[in-house]
Amino acid sequence: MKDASSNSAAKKAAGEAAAELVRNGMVVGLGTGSTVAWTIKRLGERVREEDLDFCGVPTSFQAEQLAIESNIRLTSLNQHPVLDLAIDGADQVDINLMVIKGGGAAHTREKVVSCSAKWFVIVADQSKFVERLTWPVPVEVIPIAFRLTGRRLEELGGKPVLRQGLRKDGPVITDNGNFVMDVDFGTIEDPRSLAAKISLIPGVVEHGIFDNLDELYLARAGGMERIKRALR
Ligand SMILES: O=C(CO)[C@H](O)[C@H](O)COP(=O)(O)O
Repeated sequence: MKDASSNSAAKKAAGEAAAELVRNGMVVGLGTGSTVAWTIKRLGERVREEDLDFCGVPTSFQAEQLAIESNIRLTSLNQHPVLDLAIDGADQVDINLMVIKGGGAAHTREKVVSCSAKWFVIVADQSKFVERLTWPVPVEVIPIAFRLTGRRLEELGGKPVLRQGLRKDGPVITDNGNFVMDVDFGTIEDPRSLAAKISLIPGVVEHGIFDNLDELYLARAGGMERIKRALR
């Protein structure tokens, strides 16, 4: 579920800009995907060049491996239940800063990590910023529930598709050992209400609608725009 048209220079610009938010002593959630990978690599450079001293909490196997390669010290939510900051990518962000994540099937951990942070930043290129959300909502489900969960998602007006592996027969298996359904709801008029309804379906582990974004680093053609949520 990746958007192949996304501009890679813009992803790099947004990802690297957000790396400047990290200060000595912070504990920082490290997101998953190709945009935030630039943040993690830039943080690795800052560790080498400036002796930046911080700890990361990875949101996936991918983020963990990249952080290890970048010589970033890692910790866990058990050791540090409250993070100073979390930085991640997104599949779509709307003008009210509602977000769809999970293109990399990591949204369950990404949600737990971002909700543990005092400040949650998303890095994205302009193609992700939309008036209203239309991206199919990734829903992680436990394997035995996928038929039931699929029916219930249809009752909510969605068209669920079980995400298939690449170079693997059968479904994608998440880092938590579950399946992911991508559910097309067309244009989502009320993301909060839809999120609440999906959460009630038996077998759903987590869905990819996020309402906890604090600040968007958006790489536009004219430069970086930082959009902050009004105080909650
Ligand atoms: O939610 C995610 C992974 O679950 C990613 O952050 C999202 O898919 C964006 O990825 P990319 O930066 O590669 O476009």
